[in-house]
Amino acid sequence: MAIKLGKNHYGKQAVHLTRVIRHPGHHELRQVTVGVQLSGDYERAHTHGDNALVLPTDTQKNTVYALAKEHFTGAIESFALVLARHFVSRNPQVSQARIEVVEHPWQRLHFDGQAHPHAFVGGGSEKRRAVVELPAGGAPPRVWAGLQGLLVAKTADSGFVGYPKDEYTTLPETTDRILSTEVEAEWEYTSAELDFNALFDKIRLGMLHTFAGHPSQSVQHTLYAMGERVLEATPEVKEISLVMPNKHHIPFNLTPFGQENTNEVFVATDAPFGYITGTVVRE
Ligand SMILES: O=c1[nH]c(=O)c2[nH]c(=O)[nH]c2[nH]1
Repeated sequence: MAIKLGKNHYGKQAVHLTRVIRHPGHHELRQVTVGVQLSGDYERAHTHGDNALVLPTDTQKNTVYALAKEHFTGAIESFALVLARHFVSRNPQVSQARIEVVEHPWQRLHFDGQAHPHAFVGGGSEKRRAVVELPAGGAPPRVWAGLQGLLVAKTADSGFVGYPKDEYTTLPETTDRILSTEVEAEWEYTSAELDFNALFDKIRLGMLHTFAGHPSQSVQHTLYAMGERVLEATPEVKEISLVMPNKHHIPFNLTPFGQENTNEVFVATDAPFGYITGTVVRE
């Protein structure tokens, strides 16, 4: 029986990096978690224990910190591109580098309308994410961007009716419910030469705008509208994938207490939850 090595990659995960950017009158505080994954000529490393081509993951980790001093001063996508180009150009055995950067935001503190020059508050659940895949041999990099942990809710313009009913159906139809989800989104850009910060802000705001304004017939309906809006407004985006768990808010029965619940008192349940995902693409 012939046996050989299948798909494989290796690298350093969870490289936690904090960078202070010192401007004359104020500082910026950036915190990211970086992952490096290399694929390439690693057959002999696995089959013979020959490490001649195995750039240590410890060196990969050090490289992230060393290149941060000069190159982590702007968008996380740009830093990921620098790291990917470094590993591919210096290591002929690497056929592809994949770099993932997740940013943990710090918000500048404000007092009496004044921005504090060097004090920050932690940014909550929302994180921004960038992924770069760079093949060796001169092909262009692929760049994905996204966000996770974006918690949103709306208290009107959401319903769920017209679904199939069978002997196990208990869910009442509603034309007025709370719609809440924690958005995870990832989109691919058409190029690596873009204003990533401006595009991220525009895409994020467009998704939020659509979430707020959309007359939602379901989470699926709103997910598609959000993706459609991004593709319509942003030619730089190839396609977008969204994950939108349904964070259920179930009206609480107040009739035993002689009260009518006019859609004002709910039980927020965290499990089980509806799990709605979809990719919106260009035809
Ligand atoms: O927006 C919704 N989509 C569903 O598929 C679904 N299923 C369900 O029970 N409630 C909902 N809500």
